[in-house]
Amino acid sequence: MTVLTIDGLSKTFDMHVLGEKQVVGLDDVSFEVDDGEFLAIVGESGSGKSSLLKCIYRTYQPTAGRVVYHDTGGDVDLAACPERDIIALRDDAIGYTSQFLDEIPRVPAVDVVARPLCEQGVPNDEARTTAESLLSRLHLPEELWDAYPATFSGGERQRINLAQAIAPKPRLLLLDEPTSALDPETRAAAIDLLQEYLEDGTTVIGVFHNRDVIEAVADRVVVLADGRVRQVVPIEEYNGEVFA
Ligand SMILES: Nc1ncnc2c1ncn2[C@@H]1O[C@H](COP(=O)(O)OP(=O)(O)OP(=O)(O)O)[C@@H](O)[C@H]1O
Repeated sequence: MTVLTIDGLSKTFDMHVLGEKQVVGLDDVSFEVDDGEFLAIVGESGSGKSSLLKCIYRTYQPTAGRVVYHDTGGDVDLAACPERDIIALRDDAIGYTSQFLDEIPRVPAVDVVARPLCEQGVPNDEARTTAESLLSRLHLPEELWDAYPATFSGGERQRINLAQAIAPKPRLLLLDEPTSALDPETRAAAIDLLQEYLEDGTTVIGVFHNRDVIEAVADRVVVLADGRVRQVVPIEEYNGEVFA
């Protein structure tokens, strides 16, 4: 079954400060994503990887094209549906994490991770137990669980970010360089965790700058260049360009 159909997706940015100049983020991007697959997005810096994830999550409003999420209850065009539908899907079905943690002042790390579960109605104790288990799996030292992430290092924040995105077990997980600041051991722990989620049926679209991560988990690779799809290939046929 297909989870997502991206069809003719384009995003241009109007740069008012540059005298109405337009910057192309994505240009006529089309591909499909199957249920339970891990799709890696690769490309040079500025090729449109983050813009693609943001258009799917609707942080960016696409300029043209469709992003059809195939829900059990019917198809939803994420590029055009009302904001309330997007918010409901984010609560329930689509997770996103970027390299940067959205600061929530004075909320301990464990509660930042537990929060999406509590919002789904999971009792607080149970949500905290799940959060602690994820933080432990991602090697966050226990003395930091009750500390505020505002003071954390980049790699520590990244672990909170990843744990928070995966805690509710979304059907579709969008990951924008979630392991870039992690040491190799913690990165390996994150890969193990993602592999378990994949086995449970989660679909992942991820941007990774480490070839080893892609080779460990990806089923297919989408190569972007200048906002366009250069190729979509099974991992066995991916020649590692971009990482050479
Ligand atoms: N909010 C924005 N306003 C204006 N231009 C933007 C915006 N976001 C992205 N762009 C432009 O769109 C193009 C694609 O950017 P994007 O961040 O998607 O690339 P990327 O492949 O994720 O790059 P990197 O690997 O460096 O993170 C770039 O030219 C970028 O300058």
